[in-house]
Amino acid sequence: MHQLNQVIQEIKPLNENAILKTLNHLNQLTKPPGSLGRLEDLAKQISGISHETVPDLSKKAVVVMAADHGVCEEGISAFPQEVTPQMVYNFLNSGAAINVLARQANAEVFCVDIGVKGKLDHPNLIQKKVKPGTDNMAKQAAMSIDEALQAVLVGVEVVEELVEKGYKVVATGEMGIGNTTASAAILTALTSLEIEHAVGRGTGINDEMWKHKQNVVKSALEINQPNPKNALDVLAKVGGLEIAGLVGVILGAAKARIPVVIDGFISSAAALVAYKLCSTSVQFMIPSHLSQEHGHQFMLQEMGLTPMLHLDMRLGEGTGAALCFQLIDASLNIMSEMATFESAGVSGATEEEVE
Ligand SMILES: O=C(O)c1ccc[n+]([C@@H]2O[C@H](COP(=O)([O-])O)[C@@H](O)[C@H]2O)c1
Ligand SMILES: Cc1cc2nc[nH]c2cc1C
Repeated sequence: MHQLNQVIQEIKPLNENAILKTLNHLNQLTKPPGSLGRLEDLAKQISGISHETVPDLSKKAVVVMAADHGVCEEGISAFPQEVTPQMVYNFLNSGAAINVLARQANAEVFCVDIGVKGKLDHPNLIQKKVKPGTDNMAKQAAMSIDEALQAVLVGVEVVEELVEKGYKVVATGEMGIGNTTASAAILTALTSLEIEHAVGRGTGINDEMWKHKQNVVKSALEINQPNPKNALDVLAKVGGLEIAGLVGVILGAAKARIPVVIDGFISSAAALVAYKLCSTSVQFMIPSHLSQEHGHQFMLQEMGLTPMLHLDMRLGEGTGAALCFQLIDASLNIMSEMATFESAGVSGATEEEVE
């Protein structure tokens, strides 16, 4: 736990002075105060993170963590496990949805093999395999504590390398057939939400498979007895390697004081673990969208987060987060390009106590 504790100890709250400066600037712009809603909240949050009023966040990265899940042998997904490595090659060949949306947002995609079954080979693949997929959590722990910790530290390291290369904001993305089962198990273990609310349809299962998936999560929790007060224990017993990697990405971003844009259900399971390990980390999270996966809303509620977008998406990969990059750009452009009441010669509010 030593190295992870060090990371956690270096995570400090947002800079209140920078937030006040940004609020002051927003209130001088030619609009009724607060009228740009969540875009204004974003500007304040980003300045509290970066200590700057208008930071340059033009270098953006999407980190796609890929891994396999032993629990697939229970028949919990609509798709076969081979899709995980096949989609990894799709990311690396720029053909996936995340490649399209990242390109549109001027962001780069970094694909990490943190636990895919079988050997992958591609010059652009970041090879950080901790082990070739988790063990079947319906029968035993998905990972040992040591493996989970190792995977979290991979995420921290990936962010450190990106920060060194000048990236100023990261988005969480993932690929892993079976990972909505692991995410639902994490959600149930950490919040004691009823299993039928935590378990969703993932890639698109029918009613019969959905009931079966609930039973698999129930067995996994009964067999492993994860300790709800120990998020690392929950992550190891019923989580996934890509989820653990994203916990590291989130904590690493908070440590490096860069915003981390959280994608959908699986990314939010990682965010929930990060939050339980270090509640201050939530201040660095930007919740991009509300996934159609039913349990997602409960994860965000648990962390006090409200999603920016409602697009009925449920793809993962970082797709919702990449779209949210454009809202970050919008918010920073508002800060840097809008005229003030004074510069544009526009009269301010007549009553002093206008909100
Ligand atoms: O991010 C989401 O909200 C989301 C919701 C449902 C499915 N997914 C993606 O679908 C895969 C997991 O679905 P499943 O049914 O195999 O557990 C995995 O690769 C995820 O990226 C992602
Ligand atoms: C095709 C496909 C693409 C995905 N991307 C993220 N999860 C996925 C699951 C499937 C099945």
